[in-house]
Amino acid sequence: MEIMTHSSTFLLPKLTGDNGGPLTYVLIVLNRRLPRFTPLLWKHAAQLRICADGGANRLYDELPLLFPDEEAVEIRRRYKPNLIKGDMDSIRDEVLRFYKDLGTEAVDASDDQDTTDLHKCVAYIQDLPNLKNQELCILVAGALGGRFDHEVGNINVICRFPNTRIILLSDDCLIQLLPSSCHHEIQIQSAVVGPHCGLIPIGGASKTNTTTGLQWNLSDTEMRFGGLISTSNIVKGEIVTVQSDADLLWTISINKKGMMTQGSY
Ligand SMILES: Nc1ncnc2c1ncn2[C@@H]1O[C@H](COP(=O)(O)OP(=O)(O)OP(=O)(O)O)[C@@H](O)[C@H]1O
Ligand SMILES: Cc1ncc(C[n+]2csc(CCO)c2C)c(N)n1
Repeated sequence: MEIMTHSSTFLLPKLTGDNGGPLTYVLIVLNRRLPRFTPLLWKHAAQLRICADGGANRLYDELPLLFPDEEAVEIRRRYKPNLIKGDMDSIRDEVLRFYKDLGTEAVDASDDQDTTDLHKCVAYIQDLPNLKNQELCILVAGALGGRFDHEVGNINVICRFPNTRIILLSDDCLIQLLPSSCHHEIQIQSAVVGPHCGLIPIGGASKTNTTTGLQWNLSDTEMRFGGLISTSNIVKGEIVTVQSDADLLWTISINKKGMMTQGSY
């Protein structure tokens, strides 16, 4: 079976040695407190930065707070999203006007009340012809914490797009899907992630799971909700491998101290 490699080099100032091949990063900003490292994600996602509806309020309100020595309006001009998409019931009028005046495209998708704003943004990215031949990795800032229905909705989006690399991020941790169609090799950038981690069967029982590189490895072990799932596990090596017959969520803590020593964004 094909091996899919993963890394967290997008949390480092330079993207060297990324999965053995270049990824094109895209950033989606959600309506939840911005992680402190959002400017780093912004830099890596040079081709496309999107705000999901009220995510634009977060960019407008919170990004200037990360640069206390600079004028807020200068920061807002420097961090101009390419697109704002969603049902537009959370973005404030002044914020929409500000970014539209700077040239940001705004797409009102209020006719669809069955999919979340994050879903709408991911579907939009998938349909972009100029990104079709690139290996994409969608970084989602502000995806965790706060309202549990939103968190689960965000996790459901990564399950609905199993063939797209999507990484949900908060200040504290990241979550991504490990599809069962591949074996997985996860490179651990221990300066910025770990050691706490988890492997969670999301779509039903997974009969057989085998891992290496963890303190509590699985060896042809079953996992299911209501039975064994792997939480509070610890990364032990530079590489974690995972094989499973079912899609799993991989989560790992983000090391705040490590992020702060990574230099300027
Ligand atoms: N507390 C939260 N935790 C995690 N993600 C969130 C949270 N709040 C919003 N989001 C994400 O940001 C996106 C945009 O948020 P926004 O508040 O604009 O959505 P919304 O559709 O207006 O929400 P609702 O109408 O349910 O309050 C959502 O689709 C969701 O993915
Ligand atoms: C069964 C069911 N539950 C909830 C909603 C509501 N809903 C889900 S996504 C969305 C858009 C949010 O921007 C809204 C309003 C629905 N349509 N169907």
